[in-house]
Amino acid sequence: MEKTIRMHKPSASFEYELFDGDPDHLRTVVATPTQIVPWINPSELKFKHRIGRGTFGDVWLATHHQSSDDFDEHHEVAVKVLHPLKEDLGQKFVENVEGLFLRMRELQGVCWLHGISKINGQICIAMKIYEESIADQIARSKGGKLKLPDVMRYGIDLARGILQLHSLGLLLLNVKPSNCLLDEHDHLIIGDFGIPYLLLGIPLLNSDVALRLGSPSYMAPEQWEPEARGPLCLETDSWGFGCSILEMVTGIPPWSGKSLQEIYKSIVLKQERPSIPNGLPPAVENVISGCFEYDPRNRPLMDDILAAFESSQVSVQADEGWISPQRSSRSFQEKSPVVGYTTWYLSKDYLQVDDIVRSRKPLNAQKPQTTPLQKGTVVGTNSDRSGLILVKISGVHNPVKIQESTLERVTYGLSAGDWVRLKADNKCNHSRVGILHSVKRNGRAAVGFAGREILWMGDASKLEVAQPYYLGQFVRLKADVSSPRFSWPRKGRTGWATGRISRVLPNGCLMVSFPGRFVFRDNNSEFYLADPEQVELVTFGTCPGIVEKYQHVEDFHWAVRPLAVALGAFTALKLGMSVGRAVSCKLGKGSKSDENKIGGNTAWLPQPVANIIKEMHS
Ligand SMILES: Nc1ncnc2c1ncn2[C@@H]1O[C@H](COP(=O)(O)OP(=O)(O)OP(=O)(O)O)[C@@H](O)[C@H]1O
Repeated sequence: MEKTIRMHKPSASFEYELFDGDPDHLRTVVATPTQIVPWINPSELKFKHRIGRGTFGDVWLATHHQSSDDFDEHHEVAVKVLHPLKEDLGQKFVENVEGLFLRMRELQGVCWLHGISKINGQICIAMKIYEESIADQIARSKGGKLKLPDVMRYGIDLARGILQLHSLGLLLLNVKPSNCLLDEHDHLIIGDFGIPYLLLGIPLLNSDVALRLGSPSYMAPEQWEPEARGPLCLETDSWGFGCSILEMVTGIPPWSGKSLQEIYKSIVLKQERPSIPNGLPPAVENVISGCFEYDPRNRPLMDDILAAFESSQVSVQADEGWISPQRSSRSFQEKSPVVGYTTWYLSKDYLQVDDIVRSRKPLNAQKPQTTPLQKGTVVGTNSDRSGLILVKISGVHNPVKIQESTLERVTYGLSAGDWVRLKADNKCNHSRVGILHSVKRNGRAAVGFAGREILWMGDASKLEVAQPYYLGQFVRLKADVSSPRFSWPRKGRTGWATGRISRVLPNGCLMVSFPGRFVFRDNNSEFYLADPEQVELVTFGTCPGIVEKYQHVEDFHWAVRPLAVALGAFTALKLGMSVGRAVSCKLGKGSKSDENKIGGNTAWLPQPVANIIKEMHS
């Protein structure tokens, strides 16, 4: 490999390097300018042969030839030739890379970038060439897997490299062993700099869209359809990290032997996770397990991952594997005190004195677990590490001690997890209703919106609180929606069918099932997706008449209608009378909240129908 001595020449517009390296590759070695402009003249690149074929293009071995009156030099480089992009959009990609070029070169853990060029209309990215990748090392290792001390070392390098890319505002979105290159000191260097991220919004010509945002075996659920299931965020790379470590430890890529469709079904529809082998240090096992949480907010950040690997590294003895269970830290496996949140989620924000707080609601569920605190002010933080903080509540003389994780910070009236709506009426091609992912104390907010691949970032003053949606609620498309963002079944010829919310995705997109209908979809999924801006709640309270209320009962289970028919005219008559009585009674004395409860009181229904509804609730 090349040895490099750099000589700086202050007055020149570039630096000089002296190369003392492989004579086959560096035939004329004198002094070479370290290219400080990213653009490489196409005539300077001479292609030799293809090294590999990737999702976004092919990688070629090439020489980069530079000469002037003062120097003449050849470098061996790896050139990634991207699949063709639309002309104007390709230019956007080039400009993005050019803008980041010098900062990318400062990243120790990321492949050294020689420059960028365009040959026959295809973008060519010239990088330093490395001997081999982790994938190559796995392929030739004994037993097809790496030793645990090596996995720990590479894991630390990989986490550091990803953190460096994140610090430039880039997501890698393609963490996998073949993108983990090894330098001459056996350090892991990331062989990509977020190409999928820089390609976001740029359609590849003649390319399989399903493969656009990564490599299937290593892709997080939100990477498959980021506009529907996004947003792509820092924790998306945690999933790919977890997959890469599993492959290093077992020698087998996650979902091995499965087709593209089967992987999609496992990860996205069935919400399955890759299985984690035994023998990892507990803190590492714990953090890797967290990497496979379906909701990216529940996954660890790269800092958490790095900390777990660094703290466990010393206790992994060469060749022996994990040896010191006493040193393990299982603290993050403790159950979170609020339903739906992992401790990784809760550890992303810390309360400070003077923060306004309120009780944290369970994630995507309606019922608070305890009597909620509406508003308090933090007056003392968790200094004794008990997890308790002191909160001043108006009307209560002394501050009270409360478990920190059961509280959420309220900034400009908003808390992470709130449903929000964009106030401005400007046209945007994503939903205007979404879920707040974070709000900083300075008002900077991050929101996931359906129809948007990445987080929306902006000032909290542009947002207002929106109506929330919860699991179990019934919704249908608003009558005035003529072109739904996602396909939706109809009921009869004119109206939209009503379905039940089975899952709320991190961008506010609703996954809806139709228990009242037999619905078969092309992709075998029983779920439809809905843009929260395009739906309305359906409750007994919002159904205007008895017929509509009965129709809503049909939404609960497909058997309701045949049962009702089977019960015949007598039942229908009884049902009509009972509904009249029950409804008038309900409207007369029932509270609004009761009315809005799904199912409400089922006593007025014929017994078989009531049983079905009760079963649905249990
Ligand atoms: N700078 C480099 N030096 C040496 N080998 C490289 C370099 N960059 C990539 N490679 C190798 O070239 C092959 C193809 O790489 P490429 O990154 O295009 O494919 P991939 O990793 O399979 O897919 P993707 O396009 O999704 O990244 C891989 O085996 C990779 O290890």
